[in-house]
Amino acid sequence: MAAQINPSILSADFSRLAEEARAVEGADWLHVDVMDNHFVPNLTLGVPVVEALSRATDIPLDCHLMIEDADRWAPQYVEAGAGSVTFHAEAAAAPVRTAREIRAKGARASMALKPATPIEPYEDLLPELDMLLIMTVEPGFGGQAFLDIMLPKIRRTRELISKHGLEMWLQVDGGVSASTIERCAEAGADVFVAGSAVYGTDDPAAAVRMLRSQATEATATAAWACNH
Ligand SMILES: O=C(CO)[C@@H](O)[C@H](O)COP(=O)(O)O
Ligand SMILES: [Fe+2]
Repeated sequence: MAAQINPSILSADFSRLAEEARAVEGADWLHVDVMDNHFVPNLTLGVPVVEALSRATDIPLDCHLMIEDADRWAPQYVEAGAGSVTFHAEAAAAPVRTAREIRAKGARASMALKPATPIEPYEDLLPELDMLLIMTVEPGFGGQAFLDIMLPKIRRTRELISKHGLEMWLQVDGGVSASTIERCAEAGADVFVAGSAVYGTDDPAAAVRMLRSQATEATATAAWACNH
């Protein structure tokens, strides 16, 4: 499968969200960063804006919840129209129940790990998830520098996915750009969130196509994909 590129609307112009969604026509998913000013020191948008965005675009919504009390809120984002809902492991008291609720309501269930959270304690939970998100910056803001030190965690996660024979996706988010995407793909990521590297250009749709071809090419020669 070709690498998937999910532009992050956080780097778009919030006064023109519908237009900004149309500017990335051809993207696999539209990444929507929900922040509550508690789990992260930033505040963005919530359920009503996700509902409005889902009416404004045919691109499926990939909601990344950076909010406390994720168990309570995650199912509401499925009802608001998200096709994939990611909650943070650090914010969920009952991640298995929450993942099952997301799936039962008809969306893909995904869990995110902050940079300092290891994957190993969650190995047995992987079959409950459709995607695992490894943060490659500290969550809270767009435009930060990619954390190279996350590459070993991406590799270890890909090994666990292969070991268990799972079909789940492995997403990276934070500082993904033309100069970092190949390293992520080689390490085992197959879904790439890009905010400033897409919306910070004159032609966001072209940036999506470029990133996708770079990542797809890097995946084709990656050891993890060859043995797949
Ligand atoms: O979740 C987050 C930040 O917390 C991300 O989705 C950023 O929005 C990505 O932006 P760039 O690092 O690609 O500019
Ligand atoms: Fe995000």
